[in-house]
Amino acid sequence: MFLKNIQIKNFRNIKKMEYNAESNLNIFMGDNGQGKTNILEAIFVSSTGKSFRTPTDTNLINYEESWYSIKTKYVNNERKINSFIKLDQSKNKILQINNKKTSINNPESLKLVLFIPDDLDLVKGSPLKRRKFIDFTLKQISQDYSFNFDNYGKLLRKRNLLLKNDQTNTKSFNIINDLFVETAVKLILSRINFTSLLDQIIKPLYQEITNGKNTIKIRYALSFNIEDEKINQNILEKSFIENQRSIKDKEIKRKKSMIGPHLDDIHLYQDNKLARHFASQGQQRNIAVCLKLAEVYAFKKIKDYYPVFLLDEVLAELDQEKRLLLLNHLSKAEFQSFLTSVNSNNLRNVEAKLSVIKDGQLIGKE
Ligand SMILES: Nc1ncnc2c1ncn2[C@@H]1O[C@H](COP(=O)(O)OP(=O)(O)OP(=O)(O)O)[C@@H](O)[C@H]1O
Repeated sequence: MFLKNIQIKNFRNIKKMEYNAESNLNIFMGDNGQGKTNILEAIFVSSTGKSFRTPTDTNLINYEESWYSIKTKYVNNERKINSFIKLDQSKNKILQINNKKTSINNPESLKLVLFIPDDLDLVKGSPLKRRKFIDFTLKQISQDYSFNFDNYGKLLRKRNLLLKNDQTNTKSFNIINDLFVETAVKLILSRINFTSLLDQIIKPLYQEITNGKNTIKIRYALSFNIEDEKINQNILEKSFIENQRSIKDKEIKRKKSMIGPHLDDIHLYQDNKLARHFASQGQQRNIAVCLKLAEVYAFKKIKDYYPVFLLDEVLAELDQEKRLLLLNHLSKAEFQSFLTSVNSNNLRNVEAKLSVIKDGQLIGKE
């Protein structure tokens, strides 16, 4: 997918902006607080209907106005698509794709991979961060996954409520638990497949970024024991149920579900050692960069088209060599990227469309 044009009105500190994008690397430069991230946020909102920075939609409306709107034009395999989103102060949100009312899960919506400074902690951060990382992409890739994911959340809440109310010997607990196991297994299988795809893709990327000095490995880590080496739906379901039985008393005592995809993790190994314990801070950040790039390539492998890659101020945390490697990779890539940066030192010789942002306005090339 390639974003061609975006028109932003009354969004954060951007009163009115139109940007025509290049199909490779687009860079927004400027001092702190000028509106660089706001542009990426507008692209994100146009695609997902929500922000990655605030749960409160009305925060996005410019302080002096009562509504915002974002129009985009993008292409997917020659197909021209347009989107429109508008929000007013009473939280009325209009979403349109190709001039027709739509919901956020539209398969034709602009697909994205987002990389923000917080993601640099993917390796050492909590398992929740790593689960969110793969869930975000899997939800965009598959409507089934998205449906199962939401369903699992509901079943987990219901199951926990029954555990809390000591109702594990009831018929409804059994019904909920059967559905819970079935949905859990579906999610786990999708995540295992995606993790093994990431594992294949990240290997050469990490070799490139470390000049072949270090190796990387990614494995899906289940929250329960599994005896068999080979994993398939039956084996997973059988092990899940056996494990549930063996921890039944514990679950009743603690009043919560203690195994399932909501507690799984993704383990990253550098040179066969768990990266979060053994890799340096810088190496952990390099792994995070490669993970995000791998996410873009894995998306393409599954869907046969690339998502748009948004990178918000991630260069600052990388060393000079890695910064240039990443910039060169992006400028030569087959996919489109949008990157923000305060510091323009590294950007001079990079093949990209460079724009300077000041007070929420594009003031053109530096
Ligand atoms: N609803 C709003 N209405 C008007 N201005 C807003 C609104 N929300 C945030 N801002 C302003 O937007 C600016 C922040 O923009 P943004 O986060 O895009 O900055 P940035 O250029 O990415 O900066 P940095 O380099 O510091 O990350 C701030 O000046 C903030 O006051």
